[in-house]
Amino acid sequence: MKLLEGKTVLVTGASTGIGRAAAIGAAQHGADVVINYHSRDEDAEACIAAIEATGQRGLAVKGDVAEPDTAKDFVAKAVEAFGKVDVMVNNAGICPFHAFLDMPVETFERTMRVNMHGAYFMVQAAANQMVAQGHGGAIVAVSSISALVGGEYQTHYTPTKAGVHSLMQSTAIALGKYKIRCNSLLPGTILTEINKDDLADDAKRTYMESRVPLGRLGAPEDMVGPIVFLASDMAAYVTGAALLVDGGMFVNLQ
Ligand SMILES: NC(=O)C1=CN([C@@H]2O[C@H](COP(=O)(O)OP(=O)(O)OC[C@H]3O[C@@H](n4cnc5c(N)ncnc54)[C@H](O)[C@@H]3O)[C@@H](O)[C@H]2O)C=CC1
Ligand SMILES: C[C@H](O)[C@@H]1OC(=O)[C@H](O)[C@@H]1O
Repeated sequence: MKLLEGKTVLVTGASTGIGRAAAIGAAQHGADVVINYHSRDEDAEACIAAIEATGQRGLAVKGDVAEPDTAKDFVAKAVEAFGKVDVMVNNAGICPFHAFLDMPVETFERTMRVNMHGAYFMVQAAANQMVAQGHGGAIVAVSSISALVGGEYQTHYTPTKAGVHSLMQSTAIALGKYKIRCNSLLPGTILTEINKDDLADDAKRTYMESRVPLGRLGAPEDMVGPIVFLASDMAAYVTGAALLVDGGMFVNLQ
């Protein structure tokens, strides 16, 4: 069953990882897909090729989500190409692992700007377009298990992920009257570029795997079903919610 037939889906940070999988998954579910990407033209082109291989239309728009104008440009180009915006998946993010006591100001500020400010501007731009269209919409923000728990080398990152979920809770209220639903996805540890260096340490990777009752770390494709569900009419009465997709890591105290 195709859950996003006829919809236009926008995904940020979609040239790699979870965003890429979500973009291709949305196309497999019948959506035309517009992706935002930061710098790697070849990866973006490959993602568009994969989208088009499903028979759907795809468009890549380059831009740094930390810049407020990027969001307006992304939404405008999507409307110009495909006429409307039905779903925004706010996914772009960074997590440069660093100790707390000597956290460089630039690392802190960049992480805030990309993850938190970027989400705010993207959600706002998509919502304004959805309100103007007048037929509702769905916003899915990729937050994290890190919205619920801390990380020694993630003191700049975990607040952004809690913030993104909080943004979904407040926008669910602000946008409910326009039939726009806002929900968060909370992935556990998923094998992507964001943690490639961190998990190159065998001991760390083995420890992280041992925390997961389902016995393995996640793959980007594990996020597709939950994102498509939240974006689709199957979730018509779901808003302000958080969907934790972590193989059981969070509940594994002992
Ligand atoms: N991999 C994991 O274990 C988890 C990841 N997440 C979140 O998932 C999201 C996607 O990350 P992954 O797929 O894991 O890693 P990734 O590194 O493959 O994807 C992040 C994407 O965001 C893009 N990006 C970074 N800065 C950008 C900017 N300024 N403007 C536009 N795009 C930008 C990158 O180019 C990349 O394509 C992030 O928000 C991350 O915080 C959440 C929980 C766990
Ligand atoms: C980058 C981390 O490995 C990853 O991202 C998160 O949000 C979680 O903390 C994961 O472990």
